[in-house]
Amino acid sequence: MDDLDDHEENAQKEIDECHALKKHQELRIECSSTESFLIRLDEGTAEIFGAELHRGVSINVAGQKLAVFTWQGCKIHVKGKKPESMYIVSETPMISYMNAHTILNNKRKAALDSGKRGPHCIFLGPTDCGKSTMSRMFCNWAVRSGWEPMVVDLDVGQGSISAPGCVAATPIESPVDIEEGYPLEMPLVYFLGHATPSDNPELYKFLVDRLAGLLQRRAEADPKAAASGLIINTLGWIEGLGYELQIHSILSLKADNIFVLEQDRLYSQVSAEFKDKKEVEVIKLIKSGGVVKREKEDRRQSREQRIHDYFYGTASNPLVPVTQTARADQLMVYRIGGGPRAPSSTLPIGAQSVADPLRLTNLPASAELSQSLLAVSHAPSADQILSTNIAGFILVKDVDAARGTVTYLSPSPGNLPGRYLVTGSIRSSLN
Ligand SMILES: Nc1ncnc2c1ncn2[C@@H]1O[C@H](COP(=O)(O)OP(=O)(O)OP(=O)(O)O)[C@@H](O)[C@H]1O
Repeated sequence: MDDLDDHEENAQKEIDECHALKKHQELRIECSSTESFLIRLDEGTAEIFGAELHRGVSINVAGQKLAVFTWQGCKIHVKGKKPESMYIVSETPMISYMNAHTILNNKRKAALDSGKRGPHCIFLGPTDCGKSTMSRMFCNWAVRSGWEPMVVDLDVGQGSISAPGCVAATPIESPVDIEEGYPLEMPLVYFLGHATPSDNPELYKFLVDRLAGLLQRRAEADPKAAASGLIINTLGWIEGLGYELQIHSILSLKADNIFVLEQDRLYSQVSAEFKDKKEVEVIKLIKSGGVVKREKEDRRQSREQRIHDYFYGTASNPLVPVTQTARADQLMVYRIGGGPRAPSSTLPIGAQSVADPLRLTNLPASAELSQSLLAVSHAPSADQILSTNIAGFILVKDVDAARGTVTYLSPSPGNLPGRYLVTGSIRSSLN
């Protein structure tokens, strides 16, 4: 009973306090998805995952786990609901991370001088080892040094650039906003449709290859973008087929600076894989003690939050989606994969017909689509859906079979930016 009382008292508690951090110290704060609080830099300099805090400006942090790090020392003011946990540490791997960043910057400079492409960095490691955080931090540091790297997110489970279920890339020209995350103006997005590539690994590889091809063309047209290079965040699936997919991504995106976090075994496996390729460097990085482990339910919630933010925006930048109704027979909904690869009559006796992972099937709009996230393709014709990136998403709210209508949530009113819709297995209970 005492524990419960303590817990309830904590849950109510408001804080309004100042923390003095010495050089190279980090204030780690973990708050649950329902909590939010304000952080303000009062003195000195500080950054959150590579993005500088501006003195006297409060930022609103909601449902995040983060670290305020200082290279010189600072005073930080924290105000709001008492976070689940808040503590200061002196030992962090930040200096080793900064050293790695300095080496990358030298490579970028050499690339620009010689008209070649800069480093293609990829972060590998199991789930919850800090890959997304490192990608963001290295991206922010690169931008602060004057580069314009392309961030690539291959982690379909979370989706830090777009909604979950996508492989995506976006150019970064200014530090990533602490409250908002990556900018959504110019992302290049391909829709896998599933929160894990195990649901369609062939399609995942196909889409990574498409993305790689487009990024290559962008780099060929822009020497600064080419020299700035890529920063690639990956899946936390590193065993068996997951490992194969990671190697495929490395080769497809021509990653040549492979950072391995946490696992010696993975480091040695990847080092052996590339031992004959002189141009590829495999570098081991220490995992930060601040990285927070998330349970399956936390991941599901964070996926749901990403979908919520796509339609409704964030506290600091709210959006107003619209609910629209269309005739079901006007919506061209397609599913990728699942159809037969070849008729069994054409296969040798005893052989199984394997489902074609890249087959497109036109689906009638049925109740099955309720609460499904549908990608709106830019494809000009149905046969180009696979190879075309997407414009955005709608969320199906209701399919009325009797009336033949579909009601959906859309980010903006009016016609959809494309005729063809792609469905997968991503659903949301969003209203
Ligand atoms: N130094 C730190 N202090 C506090 N929190 C941190 C720190 N570093 C990372 N985190 C938090 O830990 C959580 C997990 O980190 P991150 O998302 O980078 O891991 P990941 O390896 O990308 O995970 P996944 O493979 O599941 O996507 C995030 O909520 C992140 O904000």
